[in-house]
Amino acid sequence: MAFNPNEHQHVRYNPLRNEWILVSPHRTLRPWSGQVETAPLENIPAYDPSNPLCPGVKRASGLVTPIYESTYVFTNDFPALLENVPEPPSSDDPLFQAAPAGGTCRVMCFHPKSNVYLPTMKSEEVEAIIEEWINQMKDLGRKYQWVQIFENRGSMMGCSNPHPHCQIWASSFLPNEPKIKDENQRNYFKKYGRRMLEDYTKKELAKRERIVWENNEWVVVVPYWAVWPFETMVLPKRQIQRFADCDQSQKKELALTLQALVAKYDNLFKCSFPYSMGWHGAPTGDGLNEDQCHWTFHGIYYPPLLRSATVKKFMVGYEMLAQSQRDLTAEKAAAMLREQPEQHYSLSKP
Ligand SMILES: O=C1CCN([C@@H]2O[C@H](COP(=O)(O)O)[C@@H](O)[C@H]2O)C(=O)N1
Repeated sequence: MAFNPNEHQHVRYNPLRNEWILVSPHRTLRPWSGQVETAPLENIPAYDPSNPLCPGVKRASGLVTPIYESTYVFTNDFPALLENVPEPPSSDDPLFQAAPAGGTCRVMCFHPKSNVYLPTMKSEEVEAIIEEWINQMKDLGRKYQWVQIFENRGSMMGCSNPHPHCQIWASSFLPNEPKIKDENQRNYFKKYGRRMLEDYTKKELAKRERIVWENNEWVVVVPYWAVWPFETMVLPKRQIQRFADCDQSQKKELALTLQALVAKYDNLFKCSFPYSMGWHGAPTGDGLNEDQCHWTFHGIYYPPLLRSATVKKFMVGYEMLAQSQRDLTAEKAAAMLREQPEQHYSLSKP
């Protein structure tokens, strides 16, 4: 019997992280008798006088959030990283190593209203988010080696506040994920003299098996090595190393790309699709003065939902003790998202 990637188990290699994932397509026929979570109710008011992310509301620090019209950024009152703190002593015991962790944490509100999503905003409003993301990367990137923009969307992702926002954590150290991606992109460049993600984007555009959305400047794929069922990557068609390298056309088209992607996500199961998303580009701080030609800026979406608004994938058992595993293939997930309309279901006429 000939191998069929849509039917037969196999492992796939992720060159960005230098790891493998087990794909078991035959399992999608498995009967489900497991957990079913209730779909989150979506009746968020435009304004909540008790929500500190809303204009005019007092925050835990005692500061009052201004009546902002577009985006608004403030230092997190409960930060995981603080500036100017004592440093741990160095240790020569290879088994007990600690190192300084300098940094700062910010919260960025996307919009003054609490009841809007990216796909229901005006595209100019999403462009304003992109502009502010770039401002934050430039501002924090002067001092810090890594600036991680991340959005946790939905209570399923531990988001404690329904107001559209993201967080930005800047650190004096290069965290594990970017360090792994830096090393693997560098090795690929040394070996082939080309950028890994530039080659990958060109090949995905040629193969056309995992494309979710594309426009002149960007392409969204479910990566060949995707772990989460509907995981996607946002890739530039024109090479850039960092967010700040985006030109006007790339910024404008990125806004439209994010609106289409989140609309497709939400249309899939008619819910506010939970996810954690973020951006990875060449390191900053001292990294601004180093050769980063192996890097390609890209976005990542990690959504937990499996087959409905209430069934999430758990990375447990075999996935914690052995390696990641998925049933739904990346190709099938891409097709399901590609087939979704790019207009958000809440905007379509009843
Ligand atoms: O008054 C406040 C409320 C919430 N916050 C911060 O806003 C963030 C809310 O975002 P999350 O729901 O993604 O955690 C959270 O990190 C919380 O610490 C403040 O800094 N001040």
